[in-house]
Amino acid sequence: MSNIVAIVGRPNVGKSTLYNRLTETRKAIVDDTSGVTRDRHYGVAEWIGKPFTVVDTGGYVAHSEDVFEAAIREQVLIAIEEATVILFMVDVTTGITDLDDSITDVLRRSKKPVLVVANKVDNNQLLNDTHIFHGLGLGEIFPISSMTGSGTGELLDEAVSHFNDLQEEESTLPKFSIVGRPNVGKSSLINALIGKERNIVTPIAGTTRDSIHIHYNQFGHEFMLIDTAGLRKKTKVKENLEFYSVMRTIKAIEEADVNILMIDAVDGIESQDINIFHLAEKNKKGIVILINKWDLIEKNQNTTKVFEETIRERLAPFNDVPIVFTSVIEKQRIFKAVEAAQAVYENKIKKIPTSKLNDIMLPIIENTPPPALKGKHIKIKYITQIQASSPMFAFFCNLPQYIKDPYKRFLENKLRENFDFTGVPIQIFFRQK
Ligand SMILES: Nc1nc2c(ncn2[C@@H]2O[C@H](COP(=O)(O)OP(=O)(O)OP(=O)(O)O)[C@@H](O)[C@H]2O)c(=O)[nH]1
Ligand SMILES: Nc1nc2c(ncn2[C@@H]2O[C@H](COP(=O)(O)OP(=O)(O)OP(=O)(O)O)[C@@H](O)[C@H]2O)c(=O)[nH]1
Repeated sequence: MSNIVAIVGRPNVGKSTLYNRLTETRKAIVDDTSGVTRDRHYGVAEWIGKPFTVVDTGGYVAHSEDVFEAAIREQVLIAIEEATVILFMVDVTTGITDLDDSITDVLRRSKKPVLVVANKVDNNQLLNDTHIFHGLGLGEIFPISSMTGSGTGELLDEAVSHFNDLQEEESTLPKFSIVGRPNVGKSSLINALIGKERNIVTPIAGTTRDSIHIHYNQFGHEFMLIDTAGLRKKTKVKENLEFYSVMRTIKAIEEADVNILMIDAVDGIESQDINIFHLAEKNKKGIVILINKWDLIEKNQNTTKVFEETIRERLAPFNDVPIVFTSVIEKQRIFKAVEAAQAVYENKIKKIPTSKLNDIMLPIIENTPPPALKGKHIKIKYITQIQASSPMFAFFCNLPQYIKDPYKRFLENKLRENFDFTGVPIQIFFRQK
């Protein structure tokens, strides 16, 4: 079940600062090559063991006067529709502005929980000034300082209390979603798969999510296809299209077991594609990559290979994923894509028997043990796969804290070489024994 926390508010109140704090991407943003930063509007966060997605609505709106207020109001509407909890951020150093009033106007009609966050309360003296925001008429005020982090604990306690904790209805069928930038061919692929059988579309009632689950059962394949394409609303302001598509993407990723990520062959892989990929990876979802519109590419004998290598380079370190070159329009390799998704799903739920795991991995470890640290030898004694919705392994050893990332990557590679986890993120833990 996806829980989305959307931060809304006028420019410069500190939305991105809070976003960075919650997702801890501050460092990543600084380190990243330019171009990635711009698209970083959503990320995964966690509070008291509850994962959620944070969406920062800032920066989507072109700072041109005429579209400005309308665009922000529309963003808030989208957030109300799509998010689980809305954080309405205001700035204690400026008090209530006209734009704050205008946003409040929209929020007042929301049935979703709205938490008023008074930001930039960097000291106790400013705390008194937050009372003014009661004038918005939206209820309790949460004073925070995004910069220092003070107050964020109380805010998050309240936010997670509104989450949907209900378990999904148990369907044993694999769930696939199709994600990608606008115009890559997502709707076309869904139509190609289900064709005129649109009447098999069965919206599942009783859940808060609003995507449609299509039961696909043809040609020996049976799965649920999660369709968010139908959710597309006409946005009046074109700057909001990207924001809307981001919200859709997050839902599609979180609700599925395997994400089919479509990339436009003509444009090649872009930073936004990579962001979607990493979001799926962080959510521990299976991933299949389709390079669509392959019909538009002029090919020589090396084209596929070069294309594939470029993509794997950009995705590294996690690039053990299937890549399928499709043309939805010419119905090329669509079923290969479905088969790839099915295979990734099998890998995701695969359980390696403990004896087999140890028979194969222990000799490898014996041959290449973790490097000794401070003269201490590290001994890995045995390995088990932990019961979880995606592959997770515990390596029991004498000094877990001494094992460094390069060795962890080495183990991950060996697991991948020996057991085939193509398309699925693997988690490795070291435990004391
Ligand atoms: N004093 C103080 N300044 C803050 C705090 N949080 C953010 N700021 C500053 O406020 C300014 C705006 O912060 P951003 O996070 O970029 O604001 P935003 O709402 O995302 O702005 P847009 O991207 O334009 O929508 C920056 O100069 C921040 O350093 C805070 O808690 N205290
Ligand atoms: N040449 C070519 N065109 C394609 C292919 N797949 C889709 N298209 C075209 O690309 C355009 C966009 O396709 P859609 O299926 O609407 O894309 P989408 O990803 O659902 O777009 P959004 O709903 O805006 O996110 C349409 O004009 C399709 O006909 C393909 O394999 N080859």
